[in-house]
Amino acid sequence: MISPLTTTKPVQTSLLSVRDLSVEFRTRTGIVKALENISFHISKGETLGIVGESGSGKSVLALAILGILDRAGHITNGEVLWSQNTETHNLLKMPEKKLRQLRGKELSMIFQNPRVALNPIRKVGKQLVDVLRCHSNLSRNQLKKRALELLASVKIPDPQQRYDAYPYELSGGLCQRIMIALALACSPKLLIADEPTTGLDVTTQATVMNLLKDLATDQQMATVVITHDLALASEYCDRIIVMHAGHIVESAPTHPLFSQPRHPYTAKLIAATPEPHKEFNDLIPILGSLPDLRREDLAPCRFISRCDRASERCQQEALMYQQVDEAHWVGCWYPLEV
Ligand SMILES: Nc1ncnc2c1ncn2[C@@H]1O[C@H](COP(=O)(O)OP(=O)(O)OP(=O)(O)O)[C@@H](O)[C@H]1O
Repeated sequence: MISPLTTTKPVQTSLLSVRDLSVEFRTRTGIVKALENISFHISKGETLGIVGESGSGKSVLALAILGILDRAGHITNGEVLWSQNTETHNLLKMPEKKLRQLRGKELSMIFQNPRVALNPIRKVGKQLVDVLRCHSNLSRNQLKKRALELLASVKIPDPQQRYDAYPYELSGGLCQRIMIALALACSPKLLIADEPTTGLDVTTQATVMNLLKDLATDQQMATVVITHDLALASEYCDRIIVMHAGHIVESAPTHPLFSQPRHPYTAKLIAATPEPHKEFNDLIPILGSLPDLRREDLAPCRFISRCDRASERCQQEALMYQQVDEAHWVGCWYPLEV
């Protein structure tokens, strides 16, 4: 795939630049080509949404960036450039020890399932103190004070009492907030939030997302929000990347992406998304399913079998990104007209 998204922004002005990243999983039933030539960047203070249906590669992308793919996963191509002050490092080439220091302090992640991500046999307050101790020189008293402040900052009621709770004693929503407090403990420069509000009620969802947005503004924290909730992405993100079957198919600032989607898949995703003014019958399901990523004969465009605009060219020629407007790119030979 030819991807000019790699050159949309100079590395120096981005905090993170992912370039032509490809990931495969070697499994007993074949090689899963989970990501192919993924390129994007994110700047300080920016909130970037990554959307796409289940299996499109959103979580694998986050794990690959942080260097925590599981053993079956292999990065077969690309670089992940991290720029701080005037220095740029490829995280994929960074020694594990240095990368571990960076994770948690500068780069942080909120995982999809907080109950799995938290240590079930350690009190949540202690888990916060552990993270703070790793990355700061605070005294014992200061560590506890900071942990309590963090619990309060994510709106945990009665932080003093919750400090001594084990994860199983807390609701899913509270565990999610503990995860967020852990991820934010060291004021990271980049937060990757994978489905940060899954399982939360609507009010708590808004609290969590507003909190993340405030931190992005106040501390210039860059945030990648991974979600299949388009409504949430449209409300909180500055820019959106749409993924389908391991490819980026469209990338644009939020407003143009939703008002003038140019990739047929983006348009279908939007048409399938519930909105307050839409009746249930107005929603149009996306027909077909993601292709089997183990197939050796995957077409250059992985949306081809679900697309009503596809032609021979989509089957034969390498997928080309087209710039359809400023900062608006689409990976399609036949983008939708405006
Ligand atoms: N450990 C693994 N072994 C084999 N294939 C894997 C592994 N992890 C992920 N994959 C494959 O990689 C592809 C992308 O998966 P990923 O979990 O990133 O999707 P996702 O968009 O995050 O989905 P969801 O929204 O459901 O979390 C899928 O085809 C998945 O089956």
